[in-house]
Amino acid sequence: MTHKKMKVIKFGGISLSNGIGIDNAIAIIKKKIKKGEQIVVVASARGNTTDQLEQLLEKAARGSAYKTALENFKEEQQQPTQNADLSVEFLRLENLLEAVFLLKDCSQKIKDEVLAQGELLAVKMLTSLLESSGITAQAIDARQLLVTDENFGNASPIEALSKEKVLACFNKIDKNVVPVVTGFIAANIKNETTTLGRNGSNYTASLLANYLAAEELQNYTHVNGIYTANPDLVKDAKKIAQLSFAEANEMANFGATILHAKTITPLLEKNINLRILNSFNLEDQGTLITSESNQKGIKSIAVLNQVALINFEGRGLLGKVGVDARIFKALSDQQISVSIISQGSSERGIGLVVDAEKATEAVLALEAAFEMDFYTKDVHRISVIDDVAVVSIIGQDLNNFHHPFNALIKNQIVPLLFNNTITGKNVSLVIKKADLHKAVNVIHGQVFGVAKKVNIAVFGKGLVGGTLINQILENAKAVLDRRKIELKIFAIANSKQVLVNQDGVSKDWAHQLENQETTKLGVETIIQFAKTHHLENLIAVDNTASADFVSNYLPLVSAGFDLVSSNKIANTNSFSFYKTLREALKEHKKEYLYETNVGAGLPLIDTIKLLHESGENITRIRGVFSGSLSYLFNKFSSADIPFSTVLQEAIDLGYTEPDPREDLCGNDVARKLLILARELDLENEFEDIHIENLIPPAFRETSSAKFLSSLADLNAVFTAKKQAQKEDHVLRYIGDLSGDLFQNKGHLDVKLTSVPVSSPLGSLKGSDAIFEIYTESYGEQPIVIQGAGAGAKVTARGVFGDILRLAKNNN
Ligand SMILES: NC(=O)C1=CN([C@@H]2O[C@H](COP(=O)(O)OP(=O)(O)OC[C@H]3O[C@@H](n4cnc5c(N)ncnc54)[C@H](OP(=O)(O)O)[C@@H]3O)[C@@H](O)[C@H]2O)C=CC1
Ligand SMILES: N[C@@H](CC=O)C(=O)O
Repeated sequence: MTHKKMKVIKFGGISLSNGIGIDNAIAIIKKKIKKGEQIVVVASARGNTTDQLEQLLEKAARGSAYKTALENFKEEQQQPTQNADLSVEFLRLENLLEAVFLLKDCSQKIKDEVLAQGELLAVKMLTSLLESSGITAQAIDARQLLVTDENFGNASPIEALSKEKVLACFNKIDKNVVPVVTGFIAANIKNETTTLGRNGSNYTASLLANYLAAEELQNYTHVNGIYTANPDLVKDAKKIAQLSFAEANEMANFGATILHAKTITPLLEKNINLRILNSFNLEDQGTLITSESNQKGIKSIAVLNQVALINFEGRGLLGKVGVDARIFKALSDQQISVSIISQGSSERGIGLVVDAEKATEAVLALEAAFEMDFYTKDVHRISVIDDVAVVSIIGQDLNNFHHPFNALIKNQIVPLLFNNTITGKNVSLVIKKADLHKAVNVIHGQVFGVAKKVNIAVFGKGLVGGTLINQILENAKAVLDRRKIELKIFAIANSKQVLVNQDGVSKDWAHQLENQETTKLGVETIIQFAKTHHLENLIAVDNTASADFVSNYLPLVSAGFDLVSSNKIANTNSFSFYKTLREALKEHKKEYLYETNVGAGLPLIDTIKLLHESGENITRIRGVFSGSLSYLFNKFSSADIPFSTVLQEAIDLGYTEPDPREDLCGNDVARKLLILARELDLENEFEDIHIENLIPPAFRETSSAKFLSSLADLNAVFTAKKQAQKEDHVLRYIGDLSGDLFQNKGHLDVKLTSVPVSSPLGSLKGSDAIFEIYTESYGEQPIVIQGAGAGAKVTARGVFGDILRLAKNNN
């Protein structure tokens, strides 16, 4: 057989399993032969044969009945054809298991012999099927080819001997014969069966490709190739079309099992391309690994999750020579490998990542090695932090590391330790295992610039909330396309029900919510749901008018939610609550936006904030703050129309508060005034505000329903007020914030006034609000912000704006 332009084709276990797996494998080989390709096939044990053999062995070693399981195993192996003669392997298995059963003991040497039968059975079956389909094939037992040391279970090949045997064998094979070689297994010099450890079949294929100077190694698996992250963890993970050997090597080190470092090295040596392909998806081009990479930047996020972090602490370690050497000596004596080490500059603490199953052993070894140092108190503790995982960002340099790092912190994931390689462009983070799923998604969203998921919980689905939900659903695609932000409403709650969906609610949300069970535990349910489903970039939106709901803000913030509210209560509660909320936001690195609290969709709060923070001295803010009361008095003043008729219109147009008495009594304007005052760092309380209540005393104590049914009774009072004005004057309900704003309290007034119709306030129309902002620099000429001051649509747009601002901030 000549080796020029020869390809090694390796099939993984799942690609050889009964049914479509083995059928496709045969079809792939047939196609290659038809095209005139020269190939060598390497086969793993089929399906989950290796696991089944391990279980049989365990049963036998325990002295449990295993024979029925063995018969089932044989029956399965004999599929899909009886033509394959598997009797030698079956007999060998029977004898081996019987011996183990009698001895109740099983050495690694026996285990290698038992497991080897899996690969031997696979090549016999494959060869028989190829022969039946007209292809001349030869089963080759790799124990005749690969010579290893005696390290049973994880043997290393003796390169020169193995190469010699491989070449001798293949030189004798006719070029029209397809060699089908067992993966994973080899033999030592005494001809005893050994195995090549984890990824052994891939290693066999790489070694053969190297020895035979193959053109390419095609590794057929059940996945389309190497992904930017494990698709089981990250739905958006993308297949990587091409990788360099160097990058593949980094991935191999960080847990990409298909790319184990030992399988890369033989290919790297001879510059042999490696293609990872999916035998179940023949259209896919897979991932090609060559000496060159066609893309720059981050390639993948890899995870190691069977690990533990050892925390080695000692006050007396500073400047002590040889501590690390002693640590590594103690661990290597126990065959314990350290995958990550990080040492503080003060040398008081060293973090080491080791295999989870070796953690206790590692601590015992270190305690023994540092026994004297415990007495001298140079070392005071060696502990294990279990339940950790390592996330490695392969291709990440420190230049841009702040993006994923900040995103993690924003999502309340604080790495326990991090570590980078100087030349390899990798950063590894040790995190709590509970955070793993979320962390990988957060990092993936950041570093691959794929859509960043923002998970929104909407509380309150009335006029504003309902409009907002529909606006988000209608615009989500545009936001995704333009901003690469995927907005998902994962929860909607009103006062009685909760609707949750981790993939985001659909347009049918209202109907679905109605059909939910009534629950009293809305917020806790939603916090728990977000946790259980590892949802990242969380935003809670309060579109209620509820004072009670505000008590949920602190738990939401500490559970990692940013906040947005159209509800004004949180900002107008006691000043101490106001401060506590801000402290909690700061502590948890969360934000709270509430642009719609004053002036609905108008950009008022942002403007005031900017002016104030830039040092501009704001001396007064005055205006018509209420959209509903603007509408009411604009229309009532200019037309001969009963007060009650206009009020009902304002209610019907959605301008008023859920309870319109909140507008009429002045509370709503007072709240807005207080919110602005607090933006200026004033510490006023609600009680400090002078409010002119427009509800006549007789109507103040009645129920909302009774009030609404007797609006006409208000007409006389307001007609009298209208008639008592000077000529060309109109009624306006205004808010006025003044006083020495450098003191910590301002003067806040809310009152009904009569202003000339030609004045800026007098010429207001519709539901417009107007805010005059007086500052030292602008003097007598105020900055004026005017526009729709109420209405579900404009308010929902404003809330949507806050959500987008948060979503972008998190970038
Ligand atoms: N209309 C406007 O122009 C503007 C309004 N706003 C503010 O918008 C907010 C919403 O107003 P609007 O939409 O008109 O009010 P609605 O009365 O129409 O809706 C309120 C919603 O909140 C729900 N709710 C009440 N309590 C709770 C609770 N404890 N937990 C969960 N949900 C609750 C209600 O549920 P249920 O139906 O079960 O009671 C309802 O779905 C108010 O705070 C208002 O001040 C701000 C700026 C402008
Ligand atoms: N009822 C309020 C709505 C906005 O906050 C108003 O009329 O301004």
